[in-house]
Amino acid sequence: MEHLDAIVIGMGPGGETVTDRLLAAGKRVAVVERELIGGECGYWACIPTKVLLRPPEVRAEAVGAAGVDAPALDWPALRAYRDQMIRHLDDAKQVKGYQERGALVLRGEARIVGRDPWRVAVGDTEHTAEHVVVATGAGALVPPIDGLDDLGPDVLWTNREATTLTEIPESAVVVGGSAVGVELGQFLARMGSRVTIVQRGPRLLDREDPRLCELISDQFDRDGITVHLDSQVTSVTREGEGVAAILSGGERVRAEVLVLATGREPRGDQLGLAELGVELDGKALPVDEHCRVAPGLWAAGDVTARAMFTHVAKYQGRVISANILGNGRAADYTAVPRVVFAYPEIAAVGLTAEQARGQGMDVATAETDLTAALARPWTMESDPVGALGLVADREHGVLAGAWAFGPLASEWIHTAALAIRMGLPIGALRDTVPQFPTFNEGYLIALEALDV
Ligand SMILES: Cc1cc2nc3c(=O)[nH]c(=O)nc-3n(C[C@H](O)[C@H](O)[C@H](O)COP(=O)(O)OP(=O)(O)OC[C@H]3O[C@@H](n4cnc5c(N)ncnc54)[C@H](O)[C@@H]3O)c2cc1C
Ligand SMILES: NC(=O)c1ccc[n+]([C@@H]2O[C@H](COP(=O)([O-])OP(=O)(O)OC[C@H]3O[C@@H](n4cnc5c(N)ncnc54)[C@H](O)[C@@H]3O)[C@@H](O)[C@H]2O)c1
Repeated sequence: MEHLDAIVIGMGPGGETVTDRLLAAGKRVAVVERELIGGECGYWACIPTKVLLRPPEVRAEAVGAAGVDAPALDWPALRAYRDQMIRHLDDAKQVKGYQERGALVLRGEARIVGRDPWRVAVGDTEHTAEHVVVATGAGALVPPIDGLDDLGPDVLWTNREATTLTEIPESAVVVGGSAVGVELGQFLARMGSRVTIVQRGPRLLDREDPRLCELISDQFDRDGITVHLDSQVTSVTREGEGVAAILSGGERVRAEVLVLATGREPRGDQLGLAELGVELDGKALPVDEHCRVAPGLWAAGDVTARAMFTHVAKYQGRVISANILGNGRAADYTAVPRVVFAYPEIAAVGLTAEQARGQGMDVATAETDLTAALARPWTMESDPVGALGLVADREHGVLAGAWAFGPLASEWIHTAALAIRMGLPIGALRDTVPQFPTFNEGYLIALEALDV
């Protein structure tokens, strides 16, 4: 048994960020990982999905640009690059890297078995530490659907099977129509699958501004994707090489695979913390503004259920390491970007108009059709789409939220993120000079249209 400065449990983006910073500050750190260093993000989530979505995006851009023939999609080449980018599900290099930097790397499932000081068990070994950081992420949420347990992983996919797929299925039913469902559904459709999305709520991307849902729904019509709204899969049965799904409206859909994109379940309940008197929020670990769960116990990333994004996990990791190193820091989530890497990209930050009104804000909104207002969409494509929406706080004369739909929206949403985070006055924003011709020019038009 060793007494360490810190033990980090779970080595996805949250855990890696804390570890990197504590090691750089000369701390003695143990890391525990039960699967692969890099976490869900590196092997089965962000990285493979963005790699897989890129060739269909390039193809769509080429089809849209005048004077280019549509390039062919080469699935075996894409699959090989995906495998390279997910390190062939091998983290030997990462393990060696952490060991060389002085970390004690423990393989296996961690449990927290004591407090004062915090004690962590992995297999037969136990170590104590001043600080324990929980960054164990979240797993795919499996909804209660009759017959699901009888399907095997050949026809029942979560993000894991979907991101490591070896052949493009002829058809797919995607259950859930938020980020995972939209990204995977569009990828499969653009690679040639016949895709049906079944979404429980009345809209795709149901946490975002309703306009974004309309815009992506129009795009999905053009992509030939069938969307069932206000619908659920009630039962499934294996049928030949595929699966037959019965929907709540009575429809029957047959497909080669059923893809679950119904949300994520934090893994805060899997460590034994409740037995030590730590209060959980369902399966999530509730954290204060410093990302602290209890004295000497910290949590970062999906396990906290605070905006499940890699950039949030990394941010919380930066906040925790600063606090452990004595540089008190609080987290602020007001301007966290939310991007769905569909084609075109869908981005949002801050509050939706409905959320702002719900907070009692005196709200002004503006929407700009970027294809009517700007040159940039037309220099990129001959039949472009693009829109930008702003939500403003009239009383304080600042932006409270923004949404964007168009090529590279993941990049230009950061203009709004910065303005919201810093509370930049709308008057000052109207006096900025965006480069011509860019999507950023859209902000000037939308800002001028705001009744503020
Ligand atoms: C399909 C998909 C696409 C996504 N795309 C994006 C994207 O483009 N951008 C974005 O920002 N976010 C994206 N996300 C979300 C992103 O993957 C997560 O927010 C991110 O991985 C969270 O990081 P984390 O460090 O909290 O946990 P994880 O990445 O889940 O890592 C947690 C680690 O903890 C380990 N672990 C768990 N329990 C234990 C235990 N008891 N002992 C030891 N180790 C343990 C796990 O094995 C895992 O390696 C996507 C998610 C999905 C499902
Ligand atoms: N680009 C990105 O940053 C990115 C990409 C993918 C995922 N993520 C993150 O990963 C997390 C998980 O994403 P997600 O899309 O799986 O989950 P989610 O919780 O964001 O959305 C799940 C969707 O499925 C629907 N749903 C739930 N149960 C259903 C059922 N039984 N039948 C039909 N529909 C059902 C819900 O109405 C909801 O719209 C999110 O926090 C997301 O932000 C981020």
